[in-house]
Amino acid sequence: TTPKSNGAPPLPPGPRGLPIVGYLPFLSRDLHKHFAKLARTYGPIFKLQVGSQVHVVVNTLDLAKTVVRDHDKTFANRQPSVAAATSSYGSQDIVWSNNNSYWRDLRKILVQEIMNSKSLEACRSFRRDEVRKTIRRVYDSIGTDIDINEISFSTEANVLTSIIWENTTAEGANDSDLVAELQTIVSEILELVSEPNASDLFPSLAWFDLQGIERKTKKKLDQLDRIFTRIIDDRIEFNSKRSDGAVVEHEGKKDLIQTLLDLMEEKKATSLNITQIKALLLDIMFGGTDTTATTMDWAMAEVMQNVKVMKRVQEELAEVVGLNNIVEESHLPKLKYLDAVIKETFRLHPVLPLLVPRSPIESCKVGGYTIPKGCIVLVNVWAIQRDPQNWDNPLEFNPERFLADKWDYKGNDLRFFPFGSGRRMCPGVPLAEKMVVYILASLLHSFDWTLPKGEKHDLSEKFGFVLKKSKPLVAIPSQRLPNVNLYM
Ligand code: HEM
Repeated sequence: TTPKSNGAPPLPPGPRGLPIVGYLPFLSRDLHKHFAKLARTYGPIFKLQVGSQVHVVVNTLDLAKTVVRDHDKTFANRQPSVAAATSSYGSQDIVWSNNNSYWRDLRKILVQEIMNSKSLEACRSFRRDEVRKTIRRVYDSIGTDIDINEISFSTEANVLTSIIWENTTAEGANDSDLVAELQTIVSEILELVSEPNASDLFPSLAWFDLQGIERKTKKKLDQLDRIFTRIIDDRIEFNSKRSDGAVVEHEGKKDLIQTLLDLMEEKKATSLNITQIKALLLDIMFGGTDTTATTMDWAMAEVMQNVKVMKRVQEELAEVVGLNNIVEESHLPKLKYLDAVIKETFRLHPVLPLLVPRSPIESCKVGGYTIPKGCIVLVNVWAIQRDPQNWDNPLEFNPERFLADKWDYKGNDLRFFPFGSGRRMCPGVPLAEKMVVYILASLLHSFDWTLPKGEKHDLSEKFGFVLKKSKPLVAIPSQRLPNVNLYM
């Protein structure tokens, strides 16, 4: 890396790859760990030339701060892979859109219609109904294997679908078959998005779609699209049959489909069309379900492995909620220890270990190096949250560190930013936080949990866009509360 003739600092150092393929043959599957290892050789910021694409990886708090806070605006574009772009109607969603007025408008709709406190309050009963349904379902399966990821996914997916199309007239639109179908498609698309794809590394080859990833992703998107189309068409038809022009509301609020159709009609939102509405629905289903379920998986696994933590969580629940009561949302702010347990889970197991890649709109200086315009910047939040510079005994699961009130999910203190930071940070935090705390509190209050016979505690990871447990947690519930009516 020699200095450039125009006096700009050099590109970051990095391992040498082979000509043409670049570093590709040397990349291991566990990229987040591999990157932490490379940082020990090349320093905290390094470059990987993979195919024709330059990737820059930042691995320390200070460098992350330069990217996501100090130069937030410069690094506010995305650089979607072929699969990511295909799965989002050509980057027409929030996650993969570049930083522009369309992205801002769409993000604003999500925040205003779902994530502000009034909207969240209006759908409180959805959360309550779904969590109670889950408790009943687990109760009916007492003594048998429960897949924590699966029940968390369906709880969250049911809440989200209620928010999106609660008042739909489609026969059984909220039925469990549909949620199961969504779950399968979402997981399959995420697998495709996580797979290394030659088309991304050699754009000149993209046309050939050598691994068929683009074709497979398109097929999955078509399946999702058919579900969305049916729901939207049903609504339009239902509205057209109402002579008074009124729309159905839930606790004084329209559901999201209705809100979006109305915005489209009023042309308030810049050129919102049906495809863009679907892209927003996609973000909600993708953004909310697998992330929440994966967090639950990690949290339960950590708590079950740490007997003292489990004991303390259940003591707190007995004190705040009481053994003759079930968990309600009003209890959640008082569950300080449980909140610390969840934050510690997010620290050790950030669901998106490299966030969502950012890309600079112009060349920019970071850590004394030039980050070239249009490259792919990966922020290794996984490594930063385990960095001994930032945390004592970083590998130990110790919720005590989060008992001080100062910690939140806003990404202001970059020792801890599992939802990202800056203008592209996760807009779903208010709902995600509520759901994770509520589901975990309910499962741990209503049941005691053990591992199936012969199973060992296992916290190994499987790298992907979403960092999952290599084997989803299966656990066996037993009744904890004395009164059976609390499960009905
Ligand atoms: C445990 C749950 C969740 C976790 C850990 C999580 C994490 C993240 C992270 C790390 C990012 C990237 C931030 C960055 O690039 O700096 C992100 C972006 C995003 N998340 Fe979440 N998220 C969760 C739940 C949700 C929910 C419930 C929704 C919506 C219903 C959502 C919607 C989005 C969207 C739309 C983006 C893209 C934002 C943009 O590019 O402007 N997420 N999330």
